[in-house]
Amino acid sequence: MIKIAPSILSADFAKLAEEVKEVERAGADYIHIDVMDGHFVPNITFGPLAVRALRPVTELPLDVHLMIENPDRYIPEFAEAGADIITVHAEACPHLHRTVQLIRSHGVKAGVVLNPHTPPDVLDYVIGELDMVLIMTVNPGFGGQSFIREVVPKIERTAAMIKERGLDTEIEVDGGVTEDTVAECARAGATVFVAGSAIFGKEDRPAALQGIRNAAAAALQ
Ligand SMILES: O=C(CO)[C@@H](O)[C@H](O)COP(=O)(O)O
Ligand SMILES: [Fe+2]
Repeated sequence: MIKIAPSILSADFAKLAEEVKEVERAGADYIHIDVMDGHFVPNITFGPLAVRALRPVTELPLDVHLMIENPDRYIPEFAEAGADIITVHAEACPHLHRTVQLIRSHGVKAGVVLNPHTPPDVLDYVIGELDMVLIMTVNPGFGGQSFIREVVPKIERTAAMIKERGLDTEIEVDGGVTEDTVAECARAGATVFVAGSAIFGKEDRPAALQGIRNAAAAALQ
């Protein structure tokens, strides 16, 4: 099953609620919220208050991508604010297993994010605890960057690891996902596709969303 997760990083922040509702009507599966702290990544975006404000706006799961140092410090607040999925960067978590347990202890789905240079081997002893692996196909921090094609084999390796162990962990891909790049990600085994500029940067968001979904579906036939 193909899921599309529009990233509100590329939405109009002055009318976020309307933007979220528009992509929900257009058939989005998750709302992807990029949390950046100005330390782990050079940009600053949303905090738990934004998640809390968006919670009543949509029935879709809120997929909260934490690009922050010391995520353990804030996970309880994001969980209480209404996050349904929280993903943390392996590179920001010296005690990754403990951080994953912390997310789960709040009844929230847990995911681990890998930067483009990070091998999937870091998942080896934690993957059984995960609902999602998020593979970055750009270096995190900004929307609208170009897809890093060299990362595609990592999607394949992660999909093989999940299959070998009989797990049903979702593989999400984030960064530079467009109608043109989604096919190779889908063929490699990803099922959840984050798209920011390729949806919110377009005049006709429903058509953009559907175009990405169709391209992913076509690649699997
Ligand atoms: O996490 C990030 C960026 O760090 C993403 O979720 C971006 O928001 C994706 O934007 P596009 O590359 O799709 O424009
Ligand atoms: Fe993201």
